[in-house]
Amino acid sequence: MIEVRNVEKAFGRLKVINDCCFNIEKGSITGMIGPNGAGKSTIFNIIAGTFPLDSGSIILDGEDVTNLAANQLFDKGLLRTFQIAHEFSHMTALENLMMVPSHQAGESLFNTWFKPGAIREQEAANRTKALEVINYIGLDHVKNELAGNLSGGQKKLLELGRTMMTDAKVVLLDEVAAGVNRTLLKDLTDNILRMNRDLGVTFLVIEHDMDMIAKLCDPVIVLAQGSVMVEGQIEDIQNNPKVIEAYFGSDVA
Ligand SMILES: Nc1ncnc2c1ncn2[C@@H]1O[C@H](COP(=O)(O)OP(=O)(O)OP(=O)(O)O)[C@@H](O)[C@H]1O
Repeated sequence: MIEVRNVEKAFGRLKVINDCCFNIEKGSITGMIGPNGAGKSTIFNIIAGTFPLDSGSIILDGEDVTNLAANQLFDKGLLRTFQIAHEFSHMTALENLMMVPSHQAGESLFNTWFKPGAIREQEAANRTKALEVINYIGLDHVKNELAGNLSGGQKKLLELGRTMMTDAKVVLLDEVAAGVNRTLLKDLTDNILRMNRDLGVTFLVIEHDMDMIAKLCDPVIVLAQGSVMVEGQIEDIQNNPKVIEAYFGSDVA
């Protein structure tokens, strides 16, 4: 689904991504781990269209999407969540979901004047879809609550819900577990597994929570100093001396 080919990226004189190459298989939930400063967020932001790369390429479902902007990638079915949830705090949880679909009929002035019926129809369809999604992610009981009043974990669930409002092919999850309590974390994990199984969504998960990685991800890619150190199943990764050394230093390994 995604091919990262020989990507390089520097911030000023600091080379952060070095000849980085990996594939994310269609239908997989691929994890990405690595020590602090390994370049995980940087490569994530490059794939998501947030940072331009210096050289190399990104292929999405066979198409070269190198340096496309996030909104262009959104139209191609690639969505991301943010480490800090980006909710519209003065709108309800339900309205937050209804905001997502692109190319809404109501956004065009022409339609506002000449096709009010089309707008009403689309809004009704949006609302129905948003109600389905909010029920699916278990936030039905807070659907009319202002999103700003939701707990940190509920906001993360809402972020995930936003990715379900479109026909996402790939969802990039940026430390979705950070700040989420154990109960909601289980809901999040279950929802990701269901989206993968029922809707066929491919995931790339950047995460420090190893329990979550172990429950969700196969394969797991370990990034160190801006390139792939190893890739494999979590059990093999956790026992790999190179990985232990990268995390804890050579004394431990
Ligand atoms: N916008 C930026 N400008 C300058 N340097 C940056 C920028 N973003 C990241 N860096 C540097 O790039 C390196 C890799 O950072 P990155 O955030 O990608 O690592 P990470 O693996 O996600 O780390 P962590 O696990 O701590 O979040 C770090 O040395 C960081 O200081």
